[in-house]
Amino acid sequence: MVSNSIGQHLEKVRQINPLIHHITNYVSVNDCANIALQLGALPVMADAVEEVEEMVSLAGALVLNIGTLNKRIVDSMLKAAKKANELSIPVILDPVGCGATSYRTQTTLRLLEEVRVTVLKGNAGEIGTIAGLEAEVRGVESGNVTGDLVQAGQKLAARLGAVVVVTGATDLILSPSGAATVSNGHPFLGRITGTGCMAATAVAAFSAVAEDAFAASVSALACFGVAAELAAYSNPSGPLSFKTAFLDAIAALQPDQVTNLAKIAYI
Ligand SMILES: Nc1ncnc2c1ncn2[C@@H]1O[C@H](COP(=O)(O)OP(=O)(O)O)[C@@H](O)[C@H]1O
Ligand SMILES: Cc1ncsc1CCOP(=O)(O)O
Ligand SMILES: [Mg+2]
Repeated sequence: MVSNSIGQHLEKVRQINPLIHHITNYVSVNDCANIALQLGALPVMADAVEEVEEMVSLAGALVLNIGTLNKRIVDSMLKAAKKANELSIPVILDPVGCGATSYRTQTTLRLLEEVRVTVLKGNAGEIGTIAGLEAEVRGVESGNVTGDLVQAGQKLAARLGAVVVVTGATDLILSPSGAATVSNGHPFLGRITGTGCMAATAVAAFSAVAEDAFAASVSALACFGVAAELAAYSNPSGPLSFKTAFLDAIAALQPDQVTNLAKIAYI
């Protein structure tokens, strides 16, 4: 994939305006809706079991985010995702806090067992847990991970038939047939809540329009990281002003900026 296609993916999101159905947590829900809109996608948050099948049928991608889990939401996730699978609509799973409690770990494993996930995106602790490494997760925060995350993540990707994304200062995008890193971004992203969730929304928006989920994930994370760098140039006074500048930078992001500033390596 050439970095040129990142700009093309961004343009496609803005032309097509894909609807992104979210079943997500109540912490970052508004930020996810806003990043979808600033990218050019249309967000909808809908978790009632009575309507998820109908809603997902209208969508370009489905985000499942387990950040504030309960039984009712798990039932809705399973129903929505099975419908998405039937209709070949990409499913993006963000296993927030997986590894912190057994309920989160078991629910993640159940979703991965019963549903075909297109992209599994989490931080190092969450993905390390799923991949069977010794991994620390405190609440929703990643801690130490022992072992080779690239190798374990790629094995996991092969087993699931999915793209596995591990976020951090350098993002890893792993698939059975290839792997890439994206090293754009800014440390402020690690200091505000919800940026991982927003990254999942971005991956979903790009997955709805791109030819394959690997390319979509690389493009989404490059746009995300480049926008963060542009936001930081405006010299925000702290992490929360940065968040506003970041969402503005996403809205103003030009395809050629991403093409020129993306730091992608194929490994
Ligand atoms: N120190 C950092 N430098 C640059 N980008 C970062 C840094 N920390 C996190 N990010 C970016 O912030 C987003 C969220 O990643 P992360 O903090 O790992 O997720 P989570 O919030 O789920 O723990 C990703 O796009 C990632 O690239
Ligand atoms: C703090 C918190 N608690 C439950 S969900 C959530 C937000 C997590 O967001 P992110 O994974 O993007 O940091
Ligand atoms: Mg997260």
